[in-house]
Amino acid sequence: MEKEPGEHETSAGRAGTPPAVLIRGLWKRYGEQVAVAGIDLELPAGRFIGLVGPNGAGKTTTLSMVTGLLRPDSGTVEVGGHDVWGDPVAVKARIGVLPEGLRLFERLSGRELLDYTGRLRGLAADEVDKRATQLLDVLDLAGSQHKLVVDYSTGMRKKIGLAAALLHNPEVLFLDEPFEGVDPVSAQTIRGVLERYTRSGATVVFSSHVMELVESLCDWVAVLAAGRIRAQGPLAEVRGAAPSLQDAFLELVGANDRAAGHDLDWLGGGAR
Ligand SMILES: Nc1ncnc2c1ncn2[C@@H]1O[C@H](COP(=O)(O)OP(=O)(O)OP(=O)(O)O)[C@@H](O)[C@H]1O
Repeated sequence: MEKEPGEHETSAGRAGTPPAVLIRGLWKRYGEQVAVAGIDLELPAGRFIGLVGPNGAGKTTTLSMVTGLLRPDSGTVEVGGHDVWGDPVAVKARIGVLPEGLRLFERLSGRELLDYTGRLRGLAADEVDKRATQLLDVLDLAGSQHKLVVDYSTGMRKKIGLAAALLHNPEVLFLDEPFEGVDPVSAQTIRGVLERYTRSGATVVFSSHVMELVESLCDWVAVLAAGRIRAQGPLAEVRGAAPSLQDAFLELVGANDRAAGHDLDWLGGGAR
């Protein structure tokens, strides 16, 4: 499903289409630790966007600031032209979020959770009912819809979280490691839902360190390392001449030497 950029397209997106997300000069420190060091990003609308980076690169911190869950030290974020901190209600109406370490209302059933989320989003009861039934069905949760969320498996929690994030049909969906703990069958289902969603013009932004997944799903990527953007643009542009995104990524984050494991000469080889 890779979409190559058309001839009237810039690296930021289709000419004339405002970006889905515009980030300028974003910084976040935790005490001495700089987590995000002045990020500028322009995420095009209607794309499947991967935010990739090694452990501790600042992906979760960035997504938390972009979705209004964490206040930046400085910088601005706009979603669909609305400032995340200046106009939070407008932004939150337009986005869906599946955060890392998702907290859910454990004592509700899956169906009740969707009913509650839909009403919070201001949808009419019959519309919530219709959409919840369809989402539960597509995500293969219909048989577990009356089970309490506390009794859901990791993958089922991801799927009900995704259903809750999609219920109000947001313009932009932010997903932090959406495939972690999800079995291959469920992953395929989630992919199908997300591909259909982006085909309708909506934008998906997801973080991951699984390069094969990003390469097969995304048509646009941003590479983050040590709190800075190392590359951003259409997948083919970021991959460049490298044989795979994995190779380009290792080159960009300077991890090739560490990957060789030179310092572990005691490991293996018999001597204990
Ligand atoms: N609440 C916090 N307090 C202190 N330091 C933090 C906090 N949250 C994140 N950090 C630090 O900020 C940096 C970026 O962390 P972040 O969780 O954003 O990275 P990440 O790219 O999402 O990593 P991973 O892929 O391992 O989840 C790391 O050095 C981390 O230790």
